[in-house]
Amino acid sequence: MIEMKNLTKTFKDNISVNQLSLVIQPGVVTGFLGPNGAGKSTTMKMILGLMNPSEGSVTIDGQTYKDLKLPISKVGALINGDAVNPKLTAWQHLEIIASASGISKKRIDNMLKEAGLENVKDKPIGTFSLGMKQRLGIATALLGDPETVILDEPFNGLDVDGIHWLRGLAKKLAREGKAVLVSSHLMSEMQMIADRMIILAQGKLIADMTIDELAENSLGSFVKVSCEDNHKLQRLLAAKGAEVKQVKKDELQVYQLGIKQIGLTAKEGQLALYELTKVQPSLEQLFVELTEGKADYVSTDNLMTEGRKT
Ligand SMILES: Nc1ncnc2c1ncn2[C@@H]1O[C@H](COP(=O)(O)OP(=O)(O)OP(=O)(O)O)[C@@H](O)[C@H]1O
Repeated sequence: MIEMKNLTKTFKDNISVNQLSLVIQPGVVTGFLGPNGAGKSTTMKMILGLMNPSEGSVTIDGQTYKDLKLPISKVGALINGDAVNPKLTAWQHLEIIASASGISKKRIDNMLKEAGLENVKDKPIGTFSLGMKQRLGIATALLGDPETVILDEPFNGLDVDGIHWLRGLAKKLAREGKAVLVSSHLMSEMQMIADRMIILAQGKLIADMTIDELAENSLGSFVKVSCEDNHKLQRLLAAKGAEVKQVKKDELQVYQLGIKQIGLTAKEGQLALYELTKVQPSLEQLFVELTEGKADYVSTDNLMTEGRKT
């Protein structure tokens, strides 16, 4: 379990992480989302003791990273920009870490197999594709069978097979009871693997909830309704405080009123319903809604891709 209390990082007069108080629970995959420059990597680096907080604290199972007795068995991380010697083979790279921590050679073999690298284990890492390097980085993070797993943008460079593998792996680790924290720009991936979402913008926490809760709280959630007399239903719903839009001739969009209340209102008006469907926004829409105006970098078409600085 990772616990942050008022965690803050300031670079000169730029507050990169601003008073974050969070708990990353074991047994779940937690998605860590935010536009470019939101403070995700800085937060992860503070968890791992690679940067000191300017204020506040972060602990792993109650201890700061530097106080952990055997860090490799407590926390494993893939952090972008990790330095790896390109002349070493995958096996040699893992062997150096394993021998320093008393990890068996069998475990190295198992991790190389798990990461789909057993056929290239004797090749220099310098010849690896980005996807193969990511797989090796993930194998390295998991070498000590850590209770907490931190993966910064792990989907970068992975092909379809790799994405599928990582999706299954993250879920498996959570099922084993590990705390899994994954940052990504790929909203669709997060939607598929994360049980819970933490969204940052400009270093501040703007959401910490499940995807369903996010959708429930979204301004973009509505109920699509169609009945035998849409005009009449529109009047009845408006009288109950709902905002009702007629977007198509035979379709109403109802905001601020739930399915049950809409159904009962139609019944009261003796109207036969033809359609009553809850429509929830995609994670992309939610993300834009939540971070609107808070991105350091905003692309011309959407927030997920790197663009010009605003
Ligand atoms: N060593 C540093 N010195 C000065 N500023 C820094 C440093 N590291 C990060 N920052 C700044 O802190 C802010 C947060 O950066 P960070 O890399 O944590 O964001 P991020 O959410 O991981 O973004 P991205 O998705 O683009 O990697 C940015 O404004 C960045 O310029």
